[in-house]
Amino acid sequence: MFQYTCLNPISHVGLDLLTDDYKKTDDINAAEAVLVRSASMHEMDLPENLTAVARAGAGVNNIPLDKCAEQGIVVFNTPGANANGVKELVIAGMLFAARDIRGGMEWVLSEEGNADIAKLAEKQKKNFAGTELSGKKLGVIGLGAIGVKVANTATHLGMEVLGYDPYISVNAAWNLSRGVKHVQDVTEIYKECDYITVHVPLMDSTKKMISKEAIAMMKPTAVVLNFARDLLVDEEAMVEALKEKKVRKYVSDFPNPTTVGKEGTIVTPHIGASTEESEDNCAVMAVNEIMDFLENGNITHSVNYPDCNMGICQAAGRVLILHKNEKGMISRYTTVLGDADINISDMTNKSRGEFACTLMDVDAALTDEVVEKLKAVDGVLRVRVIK
Ligand SMILES: NC(=O)c1ccc[n+]([C@@H]2O[C@H](COP(=O)([O-])OP(=O)(O)OC[C@H]3O[C@@H](n4cnc5c(N)ncnc54)[C@H](O)[C@@H]3O)[C@@H](O)[C@H]2O)c1
Ligand SMILES: O=C(O)[C@H](O)COP(=O)(O)O
Repeated sequence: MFQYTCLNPISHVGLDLLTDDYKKTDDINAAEAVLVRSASMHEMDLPENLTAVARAGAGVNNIPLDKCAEQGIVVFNTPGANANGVKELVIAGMLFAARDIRGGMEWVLSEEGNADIAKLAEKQKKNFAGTELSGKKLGVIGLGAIGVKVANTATHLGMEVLGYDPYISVNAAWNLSRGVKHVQDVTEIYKECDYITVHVPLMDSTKKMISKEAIAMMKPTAVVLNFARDLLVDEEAMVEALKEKKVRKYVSDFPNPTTVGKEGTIVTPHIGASTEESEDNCAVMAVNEIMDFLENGNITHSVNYPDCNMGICQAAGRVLILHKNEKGMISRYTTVLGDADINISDMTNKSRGEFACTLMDVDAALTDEVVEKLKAVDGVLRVRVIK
């Protein structure tokens, strides 16, 4: 029986996949797996039992990835599972910035009960007029799951699209419309674009990447859209630029005291992924990742360990070892098995930065004594007997 806990509500479409071998607990200390959306885990003590965290979503800045890796806890996310939901809201964000849709709707509501509203509307509508997206230049910074979808859709809206991503994956490049111009220098986007949308993960290297200097390069008519994370943008500089009419609008999905209610801002309450479809997709992917990890030791879509997969175990036993990526590691734990007269019939070893994992299928079940010896190997962070 595996115990899991949810730190946020997770769609039942995913949770329903869990078999009778899984039990939900509210006691995190009893849980082997955590399912989470945006709840912050940075201040949490990570219990000894915990082996896996699945983020039902893309951004993992709410999870202490290195601390988890050090404790042999594998963190997963669900790449692309909510990308369409975000893409659709980005398009809505551009439309709300292009015309005063909200102002128009508020005016209509303010005239509730007025019998002459239809006539009055014809006089008032000039106040809510705007521009069209077609023919405008859109710059997409970060061409991952969301950025590619936004860029491709914008080409269908008649926009001229520039894309920037120095680390673009082969898969993303394959999916990108040929109509998108790949720029090597992001300042081209800052200087030329009417709409600029950012879709990169929040990391130390991307914090405030839309800096005061970047904002200063933008056209006074520019609209900046941020459906990624608020800390990616120097929002103090942005609010100042909006006030001085140096940019036109800032559309953000992350409410905070710096931006809410400020001139030129349009802020939504972090609802980019809050669609039935995205929530279901994320939950299904996260649950499948957790089940494959707990039952087979396989790692897919990890963000702090390498992916490692040996399918379903057909041998007498399987063990997963999470360890430091240091020289001599493999010989250290294979010696333990050799000394115990246990043959390794299949093995996969992968590394990622400072951390590595090894899956081994063995010809005999491991005794408690052998497991203890594996755990005692210098550099080993976690030993999980799968079978
Ligand atoms: N508003 C929401 O509800 C919502 C929903 C999903 C994701 N997000 C946010 O959006 C981010 C992106 O999501 P995704 O699914 O597209 O992720 P992704 O990992 O598929 O794509 C991120 C892309 O950013 C690129 N990148 C990294 N550093 C860069 C840099 N310095 N300059 C340019 N490109 C860079 C990467 O190469 C990658 O292609 C997430 O990390 C998350 O913070 C928000
Ligand atoms: O990074 C993400 O996937 C989004 O920000 C969605 O977050 P949420 O799952 O809390 O809506």
